Amino acid sequence: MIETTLCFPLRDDGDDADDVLLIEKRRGLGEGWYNGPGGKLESGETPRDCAVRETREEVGLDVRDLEKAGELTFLLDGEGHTFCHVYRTRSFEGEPTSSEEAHPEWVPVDDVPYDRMWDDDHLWLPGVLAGNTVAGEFRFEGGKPLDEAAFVDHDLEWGVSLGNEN
Ligand SMILES: COc1nc(N)nc2c1ncn2[C@H]1C[C@H](O)[C@@H](COP(=O)(O)OP(=O)(O)OP(=O)(O)O)O1
Repeated sequence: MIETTLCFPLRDDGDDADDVLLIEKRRGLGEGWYNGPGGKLESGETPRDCAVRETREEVGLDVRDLEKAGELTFLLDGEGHTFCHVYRTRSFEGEPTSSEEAHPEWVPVDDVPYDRMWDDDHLWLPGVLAGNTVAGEFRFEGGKPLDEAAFVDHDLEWGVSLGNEN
């Protein structure tokens, strides 16, 4: 199973709702869709370090004090395909800038473009952005690549204890 991360930086927009930093992915899995910054763990790297590195590489933002918000398992045709550690943070330095991999955009949390994201995201991301924790399993069918397979069903558990060690 591929081990990956996603990081969702949040900022107070001075209004009622927060903004979340999303990327429009420019290459690789999920190309053309919105997501959080993130990617695959490198050898010897902790998930937290991976989320920090990927956010810096993809959008030039230095994130700190990551809070673990979710653990998601994506199955393809009954087999484990991707495990994803999800983080959120309100602590960061720098201004988001585009890279070859990603175009960043601050989006009000009430305006997240779920119709331009992975089919599972509308099920778990609103709760994560609202401060909840989640463990989820999402089943896809139809063969590789994952982003061309069909989302079939899922199980979710909210309010899980994830610890903060990884
Ligand atoms: C199946 O549903 C998914 N939903 C969401 N929101 N995100 C997903 C899903 N499946 C995978 N992902 C995320 C997890 C990772 O953050 C990325 C994978 O990106 P990629 O394969 O491009 O990883 P990188 O390390 O950035 O790629 P390079 O090898 O090109 O550096 O997608």
